[in-house]
Order: sequence, then C-alpha cells, then structure tokens
Amino acid sequence: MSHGWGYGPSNGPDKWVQDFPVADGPRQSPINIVPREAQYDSSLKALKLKYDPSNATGILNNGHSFQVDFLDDTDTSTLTGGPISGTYRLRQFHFHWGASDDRGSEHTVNDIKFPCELHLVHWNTKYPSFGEAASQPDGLAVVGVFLKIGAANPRLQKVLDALDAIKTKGKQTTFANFDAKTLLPSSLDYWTYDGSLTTPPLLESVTWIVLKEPISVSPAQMAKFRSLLFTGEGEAPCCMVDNYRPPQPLKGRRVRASFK
Ligand SMILES: N=Nc1ccc(S(N)(=O)=O)cc1
Ligand SMILES: [Zn+2]
Repeated sequence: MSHGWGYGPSNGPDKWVQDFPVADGPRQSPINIVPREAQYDSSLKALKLKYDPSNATGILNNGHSFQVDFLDDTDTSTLTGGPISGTYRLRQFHFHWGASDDRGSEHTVNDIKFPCELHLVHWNTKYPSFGEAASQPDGLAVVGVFLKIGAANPRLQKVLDALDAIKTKGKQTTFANFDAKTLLPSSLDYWTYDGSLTTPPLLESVTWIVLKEPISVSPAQMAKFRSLLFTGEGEAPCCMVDNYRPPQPLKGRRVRASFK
C-alpha cells in the first residue's frame, strides 16, 4: 500500500499482507470461536483485573478507532491470573464496530458477528515497555468483550460523551478518573488462544482472552460510535465504521475455555 493501512477497498484487511507479510502468519487474529470445539481447561485460573481509575489519562481518535489511554508506569492497573503468568499492565482500551448492527466485532462466535467489540490491551511487565513487549510471543494480553444491542449502557455513556471532542483523526482530550472495570460483564468466563494484533503491524504477541458474556449497547449509543471520522480536520469526511478485521485461519490452534 503506497498510503497508510485502513479499512477501505484500497488499503483494507485484504491488502495488509503487502506491507505486513505476517498477515498470513500461523497465529493471526481475530478468529471465529466455535464453543463446542473449545476445550474446557480446569487448570485455567480466574481472571484478576485490578484497575485504578486515576490511571486514566486521555482519549484519542487515532484514525482507526478511538482509545482511552492509561498511565502504565506502575502496577496499579493490572491483569493477572487467567491463562497468563506474571503481571500485565493496562495500556489502553479501544473498540471496533460496524456501519450497521449486523456487523462490527472482530471475533465471531459460531460465525455470529456482534455490532461492536471492546479490547482492553495489557503488556507483560517482564519486558521494559509496551513496545518491547509487543514484539514478544508472550508480550501482550488483550481482553475482548462483545457488545450486544439492548438497553443503553450507562457505564459506556461516559466514554461516548467524550467523542464529540475527538471527532477527527489526531484529536485527543483529557479523560480522567475512569474505572475500566465498569465496562466488564458480570461473568468473567472466557475463551483463550494464542493470537496477534488485529491491526498492522499484526504482531503475533497476543494472548487473547475473549469473554463469553457480552455487555449491552443501545442503537443510539452505536450511532455515537459511528459519528467519528477516519479523516482529519479539513479532509473530505469519511465515517469511522467497519473498522474490523474479519476472522483469520485457525491453522491448528487450540481454543480453551475457562468454563464448562
Ligand atoms: N498498539 N497497537 C495495537 C494494540 C492492540 C491492538 S488489538 N486490536 O489487537 O487489540 C492492535 C494494535
Ligand atoms: Zn482491537
């Protein structure tokens, strides 16, 4: 791609392999999760998520999604337990969504697409930084949460209320005192598998932890996601929608379940 990667016909997921050959690698994400083929593993521990709301710093439109960033210079917002060993620090969370409610998630379940998917990105503190961790096979752990159309989600609303200030690519604003734990469903049952970043550079460094239980989002709240732009101020506006990579080949990988 002569121009940057994106989700359009000329720079979308089918073109990424030109600049990022790992796109055809052995552990690419997302995947379609088939619950009946997932292996219950009684040795999998419960997820332990300890998030300090004061670590939230800002919210940014990065031209592909929007993300809420966290201060990650101490072990105050961490993921432990689950399928991972050691301590992983929360770096950011972001979403992927569709132009309509029939699509938008990256992972699918029995080929079912959800309208939106939340990713909470953590990095392994055995490495000195996020950047260093991102290049290691056990460097990152991303918790994926599906959003399903239903009642308006009041906890999500605080995030959505900030979007008017970051409509165009590159815009950011402060975003303080937000408890990311409030975005999680009541059950922390999960599927887990070895995968990758779902956007370039598609690094194969992610232990994926996909929660079985979705959280709710209303149609009006979905419209808020779709009010963002991929494009920068002064450019011809292009709505930020369908910013998801479709499921990739499993290539023999095992998907484990933390629940029966
Ligand atoms: N810093 N880059 C990235 C972080 C997370 C993801 S994802 N969508 O796999 O959680 C992609 C890129
Ligand atoms: Zn993501």
